Amino acid sequence: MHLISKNELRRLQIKRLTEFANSTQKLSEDKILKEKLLRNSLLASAESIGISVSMPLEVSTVPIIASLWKMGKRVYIPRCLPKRKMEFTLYDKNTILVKTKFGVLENRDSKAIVNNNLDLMIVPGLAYGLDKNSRLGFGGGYYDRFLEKYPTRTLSLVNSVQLFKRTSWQVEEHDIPIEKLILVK
Ligand SMILES: Nc1nc2c(c(=O)[nH]1)N(C=O)[C@@H](CNc1ccc(C(=O)N[C@@H](CCC(=O)O)C(=O)O)cc1)CN2
Ligand SMILES: Nc1ncnc2c1ncn2[C@@H]1O[C@H](COP(=O)(O)OP(=O)(O)OP(=O)(O)O)[C@@H](O)[C@H]1O
Repeated sequence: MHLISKNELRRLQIKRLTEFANSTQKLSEDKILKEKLLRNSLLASAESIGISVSMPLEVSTVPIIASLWKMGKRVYIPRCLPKRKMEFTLYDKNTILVKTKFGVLENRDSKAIVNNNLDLMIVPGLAYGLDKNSRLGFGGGYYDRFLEKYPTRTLSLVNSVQLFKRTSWQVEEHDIPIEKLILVK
């Protein structure tokens, strides 16, 4: 089977997802994915949850975070550290977010509460393969490095543009499969 390079697929997916970002279909899929997540048993049993603050081309997590707060969950968001490391900081109603040059919102406060031992991690990505629960990210390797050090339950929200029946890219040794993919279906 012909495998596409990760970088080639990243470029393609960023283009497809950027176009999809301006569609009403995305709004409807974001809503379905949120509702399915909120009914998921992995979420029900988690008190502390790691989740990224979405960029426009990603599944929208802003309304999800608002729901998690209402459910009384503790929400932690990633921030990038040197050497492609990342850590998770408490995100509550008083947290001030700052946009990084990569374009994501982070809590840069040195007094932020850090917790890397989370009950559940909701992992962002550009593409997911249903055959292996594989994931292609933006290419920083942040999540694979993090999850190697702090293994936990993992879940990803997968819209119709991110979904691949077969993993048509080269999976590497360090790529960690996602435990549960939530699909629009
Ligand atoms: N919403 C969201 N937040 C997230 C992620 C994500 O996928 N989505 N991440 C998932 O991993 C982490 C950030 N991922 C990154 C992935 C790549 C590069 C990167 O390529 N940086 C370039 C410079 C970019 C620039 O200057 O514009 C570099 O370091 O060379 C940066 C961050 C943490 N936060
Ligand atoms: N656990 C790890 N230890 C050391 N290097 C790693 C690890 N995971 C990934 N890398 C390196 O990081 C780079 C990017 O990895 P990869 O292409 O898997 O990123 P990604 O999963 O798409 O991105 P992200 O996890 O940030 O969303 C590669 O050079 C890879 O070798």
